[in-house]
Amino acid sequence: MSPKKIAVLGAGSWGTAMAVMMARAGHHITLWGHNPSHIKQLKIDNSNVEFLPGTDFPSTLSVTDQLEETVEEHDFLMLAVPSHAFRQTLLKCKPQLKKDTIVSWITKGFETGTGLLAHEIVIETLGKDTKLALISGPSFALEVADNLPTAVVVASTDIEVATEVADIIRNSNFLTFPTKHLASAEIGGAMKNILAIAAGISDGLGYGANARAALITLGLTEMVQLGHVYNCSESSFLGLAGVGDLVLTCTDNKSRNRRLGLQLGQGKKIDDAKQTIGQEVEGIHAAREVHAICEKWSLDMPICIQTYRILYEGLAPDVAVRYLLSRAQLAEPQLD
Ligand SMILES: NC(=O)C1=CN([C@@H]2O[C@H](COP(=O)(O)OP(=O)(O)OC[C@H]3O[C@@H](n4cnc5c(N)ncnc54)[C@H](O)[C@@H]3O)[C@@H](O)[C@H]2O)C=CC1
Ligand SMILES: O=C(CO)COP(=O)(O)O
Repeated sequence: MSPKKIAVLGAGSWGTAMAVMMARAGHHITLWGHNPSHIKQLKIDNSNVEFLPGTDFPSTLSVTDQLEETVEEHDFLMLAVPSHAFRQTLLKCKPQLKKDTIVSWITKGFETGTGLLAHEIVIETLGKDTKLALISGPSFALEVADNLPTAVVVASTDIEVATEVADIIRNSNFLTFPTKHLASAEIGGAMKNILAIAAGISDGLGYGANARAALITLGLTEMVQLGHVYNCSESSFLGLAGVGDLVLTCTDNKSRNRRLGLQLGQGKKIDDAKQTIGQEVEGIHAAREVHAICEKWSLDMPICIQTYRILYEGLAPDVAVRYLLSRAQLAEPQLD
């Protein structure tokens, strides 16, 4: 694949790791961040990014805090901002956006307050003819920055766009699989964050590997259940962006969502736990949105609901997890 000019919008750990990975592969990357002092620091330092220790910037990577000219100069955008900043970033890009610009994103979450999926926000703000794609799957920023093997899906309702994006960003350490199951990939990526908090809580309480495996299994059925609202097939959750990311974040302490849960299970207050992590914990927002969706559609998704109650209503973690594990009808997931 010949080198491309790609703009990564959002200079947190994930946007930075993806920018570094693609620049190493020979692409010309501009990394935009909204915080001028952070960008200034990156320009001076060129390495030792916060949360990605020891990551040097290749010469094909430049950083900027100028959004307008960045959007103007690129026909391939990759949004890496947290879900709460997704719509406002798109709106800021809109005036400079060219007709055929690829709008891709690596954000995982529902829109705060509306519960919309990211592709719904893209269509609402930029129109239904936008060339759009999501990149999602089990992919810790730290491991991508360390050049460790990673496999993700590139999802778009237009499989030609998914294939084009997958071909551009694929390299020997970053495997990409095009898929048309966009909504499933978005739901998987947002839901696993809530479920990782739940798994962390269980582990923080010392409930062990059996309980964790039960939560992961039952969590998958909740993903599938939510997917029914969006007409997603059950099998569309069995790939990298569904079960793959669910297993990763529920089992490894590089997950911030899991680490938040661990601390809650150990008795820490939520604000203290958030402060210790110091980065986005998308599952906190997603739990509120999924709770609202469950109320709207009368869905029975006990893990997500109990996690919401712990996060927002002060329910004691041990009461919640014991309740979950005691529910007779949860004894075996019914996926058919
Ligand atoms: N870190 C990871 O391993 C992965 C993260 N993700 C997703 O990527 C998204 C971003 O997460 P991280 O980079 O990890 O978070 P982070 O906490 O490392 O960084 C978030 C960044 O967003 C910036 N930001 C906050 N408000 C903003 C705004 N209004 N406009 C522009 N930028 C703003 C912050 O300054 C910060 O640099 C999340 O949706 C997350 O779920 C997805 C896969 C892997
Ligand atoms: O999405 C991720 C890995 O695929 C990162 O998970 P956390 O946000 O829980 O760290």
